[in-house]
Amino acid sequence: MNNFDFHNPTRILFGKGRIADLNAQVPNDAKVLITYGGGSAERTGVLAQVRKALGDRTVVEFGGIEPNPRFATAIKAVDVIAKNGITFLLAVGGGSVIDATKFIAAAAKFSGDPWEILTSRGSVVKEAMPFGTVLTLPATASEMNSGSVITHAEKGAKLPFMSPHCYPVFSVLDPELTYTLPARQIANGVADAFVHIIEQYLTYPVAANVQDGFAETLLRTLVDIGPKAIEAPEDYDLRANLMWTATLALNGLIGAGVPQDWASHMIGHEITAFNDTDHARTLAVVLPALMNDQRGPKREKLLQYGANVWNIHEGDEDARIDAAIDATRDFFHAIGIKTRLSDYNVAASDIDTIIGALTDHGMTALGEHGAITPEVARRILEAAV
Ligand SMILES: NC(=O)c1ccc[n+]([C@@H]2O[C@H](COP(=O)([O-])OP(=O)(O)OC[C@H]3O[C@@H](n4cnc5c(N)ncnc54)[C@H](O)[C@@H]3O)[C@@H](O)[C@H]2O)c1
Repeated sequence: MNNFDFHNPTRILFGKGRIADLNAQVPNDAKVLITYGGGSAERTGVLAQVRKALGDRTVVEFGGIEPNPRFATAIKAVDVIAKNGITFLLAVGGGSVIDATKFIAAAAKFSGDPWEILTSRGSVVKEAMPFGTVLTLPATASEMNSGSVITHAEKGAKLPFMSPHCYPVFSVLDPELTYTLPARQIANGVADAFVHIIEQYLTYPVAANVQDGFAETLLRTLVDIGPKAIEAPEDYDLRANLMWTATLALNGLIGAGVPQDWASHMIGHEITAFNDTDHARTLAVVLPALMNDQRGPKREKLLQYGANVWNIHEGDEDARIDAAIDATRDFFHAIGIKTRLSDYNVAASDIDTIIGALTDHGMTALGEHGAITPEVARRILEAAV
């Protein structure tokens, strides 16, 4: 096992009716900026619950944060904070709203050009405003990690940053808030969480028995409950398991002390920047092709994954790896997610643009060995057309 530091300061308030507990978590004298997205939080009544729980605190609201949140929108919120003397941020929504809020929290305390927060991958962030979250979409684990991904539409860039100053102080996880999600978003959440786990698991063995076992349990849970959670939107236990699995998938625990990949994510971000394909769907395209391309370096873990997640024990090594990749594709299909670039209007002739952007963004040595060069990424995308 590799050396690691593990520290996760986010308090989780899990279960039915927990929005009411905001009152105890947000400082009494806080001037609160509620951040939210395109209106689902208003429509579903979540915002009304939040307003009620905040009582007579001063509250300002900032809506309109897009899926794949935009830099320009986040910058507008920074102005609202300055004009209103805001002291605490409360994100109400999915990963996009929470990611934007992390960026806003950092940018509000940053004296330089906020674009540097992204180009430095967060290293210039020395402080951030405190913020909590009310999660409405189980997928990203942004509610319990320090990462964020922001899109700059004019620059055609979707860039991640991380900072130890950007953990939420608390996150409310009420599975009932997910009942209103369209099937498409639940499927996206299942796929996103699945690939988060894979990025931290499917590399090479380092004798990290607990992390491997925990990751395999999370993967098997998603395989089991993913299709059911789409079929039965108001089954509390399914939604509770999905919500907690998605959080544990990327709150740092399974990634501590193990090598990590993240190439599928970085290549996938460029597909979203290219034509706004849902994040999770880009992952379902890239991952199976990457598994096949990287079957040499990932051999031992691919065999372990096949055996422990899919119960594949028959055949020679390559046949077992083929079966594990097929099972992965079939799983995405079972939750209604297609796995070819052509399913998302990306043609072979577009790959040049995507690889050009990947290179421009410095993503030239991806993967756990730094061996996924733009040429390898091109080969992976060509195999996924
Ligand atoms: N920070 C991280 O660690 C991390 C990890 C993975 C992905 N991401 C990023 O997160 C973003 C995706 O976030 P997401 O998958 O949570 O989706 P999202 O936040 O973009 O939301 C998707 C849609 O669902 C709607 N919605 C949300 N909750 C709802 C509810 N309860 N009922 C009805 N509609 C609802 C939203 O209005 C939106 O239209 C991407 O930009 C991705 O790159 C971040």
